[in-house]
Amino acid sequence: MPEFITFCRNVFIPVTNICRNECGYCTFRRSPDDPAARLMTGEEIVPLLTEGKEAGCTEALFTFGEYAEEVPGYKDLLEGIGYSSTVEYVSDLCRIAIEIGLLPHTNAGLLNYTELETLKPLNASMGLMLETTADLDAHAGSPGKRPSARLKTMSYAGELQIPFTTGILVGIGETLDDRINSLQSIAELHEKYGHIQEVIIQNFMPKPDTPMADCLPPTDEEMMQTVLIAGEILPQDVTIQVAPNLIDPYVLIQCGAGDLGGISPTTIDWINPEANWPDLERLKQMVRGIPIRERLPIYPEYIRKGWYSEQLKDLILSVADEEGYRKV
Ligand SMILES: O=c1nc2n(C[C@H](O)[C@H](O)[C@H](O)CO)c3cc(O)ccc3cc-2c(=O)[nH]1
Ligand SMILES: C[C@H]1O[C@@H](n2cnc3c(N)ncnc32)[C@H](O)[C@@H]1O
Ligand code: MET
Ligand code: SF4
Repeated sequence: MPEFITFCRNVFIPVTNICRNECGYCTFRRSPDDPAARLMTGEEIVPLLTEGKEAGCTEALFTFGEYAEEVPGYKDLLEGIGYSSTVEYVSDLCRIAIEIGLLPHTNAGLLNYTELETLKPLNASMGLMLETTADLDAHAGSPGKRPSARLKTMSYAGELQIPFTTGILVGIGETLDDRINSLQSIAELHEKYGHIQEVIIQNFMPKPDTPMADCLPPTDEEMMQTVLIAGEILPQDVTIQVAPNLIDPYVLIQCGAGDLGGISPTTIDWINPEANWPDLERLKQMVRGIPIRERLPIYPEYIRKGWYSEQLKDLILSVADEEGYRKV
């Protein structure tokens, strides 16, 4: 059993659900002709950030469909709010979040070296799920889920020394060997660059009205096995994260998971909107007495290594305690 388990209090901002990919499991994405397709404006986002700050959050999680610029109609939406590129817009959102007192974590799908370089000084950490190194039907409509492309973005992030979150999605048609191979690829990247702070072992949740609606989610046994294998393959300094709104975390903690991810007191999980976050009381019950510690979106080790910019320094040092966790 770990000495304690961590989580990060966050505000989830689904900046745009317009996406060039069509993953078979996803309900976050909306097609451009769907009335629910949207790009959030600054006027909508600022009150959410402020409310989250007041509720004690430390992280602003900005999530996007991938390369929405390739989708007809998106550029007009962007120009309508005064921007010519998504990265330029996210940069401004990050600046606003920092001003309000939240540390940005951007997960925008694939990004190239220059885009990551632009976002690095404005983000405490960034993220991209590898999902899997297998070539699967679930990703047949998603050029952005080519494993080589995902690994490339992750290695650029390594070159740039960006504290990074990645992970695998379990149960989307991959085999046990594929899971092992995916975890080995992540381990290799970390051995080369030292930038992977955490790896999410995310269980696929079937969603109605998606091509994979009738596919079975992974069993608890498969999830336990995957977490155990992750613990063997990943270097010791990489934390394993599981999502307590998607699966009972207790047995997975016994198998080596050490983090419960972002949990929001004020916003829903826009990727799994049917799955409510447990509040702190419920979380305590779920982990049956294991002490819970709040972390920032940048892990203590990366604060110690100084992997943050001048823009983020004061904020990080004001919310972190001497050990690098959330000051209580
Ligand atoms: O609420 C969620 N947060 C998700 N997060 C956020 C995450 O829980 C925290 O923001 C990180 O642990 C950083 O503190 C992700 C972050 C990534 O970089 C990549 C994938 C995810 C996936 C989810 C998710 O499905 N739901
Ligand atoms: C942000 C991350 O959310 C995950 N994601 C997307 N759709 C689902 C789903 N149905 N179930 C579980 N996780 C999902 C993917 O791994 C993506 O990269
Ligand atoms: N669209 C991005 C990806 O799949 C971000 C998370 S999913 C909403 O990588
Ligand atoms: S999971 Fe991400 S990349 Fe795939 S369709 Fe959904 S929003 Fe797009």
